[in-house]
Amino acid sequence: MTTRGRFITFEGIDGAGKSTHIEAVADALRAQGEQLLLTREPGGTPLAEKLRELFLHEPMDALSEALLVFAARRDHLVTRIEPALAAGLTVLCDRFTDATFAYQGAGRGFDLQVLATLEQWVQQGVQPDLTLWFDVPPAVAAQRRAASREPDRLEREAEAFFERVRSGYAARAAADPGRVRRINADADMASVREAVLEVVCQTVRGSHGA
Ligand SMILES: Nc1ncnc2c1ncn2[C@@H]1O[C@H](COP(=O)(O)OP(=O)(O)O)[C@@H](O)[C@H]1O
Ligand SMILES: Cc1cn([C@H]2C[C@H](O)[C@@H](COP(=O)(O)OP(=O)(O)O)O2)c(=O)[nH]c1=O
Repeated sequence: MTTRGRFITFEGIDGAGKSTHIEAVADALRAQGEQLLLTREPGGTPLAEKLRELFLHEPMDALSEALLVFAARRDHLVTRIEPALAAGLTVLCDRFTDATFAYQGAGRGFDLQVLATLEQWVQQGVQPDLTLWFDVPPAVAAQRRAASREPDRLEREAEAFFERVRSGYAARAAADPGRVRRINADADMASVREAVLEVVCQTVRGSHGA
């Protein structure tokens, strides 16, 4: 019988360094012979990528944001993540439901109980095995974004919004310390990479019973 794969998510405010380090983790795990699904949210399937485009560029209220990301998540979970885990793959996902609690919940002030209900409906108890929270002050993340890309709809939000989002991540980490590991992302690339690889390798080795 195939052992179920590990589900690892990468979280943090925009510009924290998630996308950079998910690639580094993927390279390191592939070099160890791991089979991977590297994916992202919102997105990861043809339908969810269409919803992502709407989400990132069309103005909408917080409930519409929450419904869109959970609709995208449902499709992603059922058609890609669950089959990959069942086949024994390690799934690396750039953002998942913690982002909804942080951005729509803490950032927009949307009702956390409603988000928890949607989480239960959509995920039916499925949760990541490990979440890496790239924690960085919003001013540092803003500098990194300004140096690297044009902002999308959410990235144009003020620093106070990202302060709230950061506190939303802190609350999720405090509520589930066994799953969420804080990475100090306000450090040079090499130190962040080392910290990330150490945590991920522990989890993947653990899943092989080593
Ligand atoms: N630890 C770091 N120190 C300095 N710059 C970084 C660090 N991590 C990432 N960056 C740079 O910051 C920018 C945003 O990183 P990115 O990985 O796209 O962030 P995110 O996916 O979290 O939005 C990129 O140009 C990246 O090279
Ligand atoms: C998954 C998810 C993302 N988001 C936001 C966070 C980001 O601003 C945006 C897209 O995330 P991301 O893919 O990290 O964007 P980029 O590749 O440009 O860094 O969507 C939510 O607001 N709620 C969610 O549930």
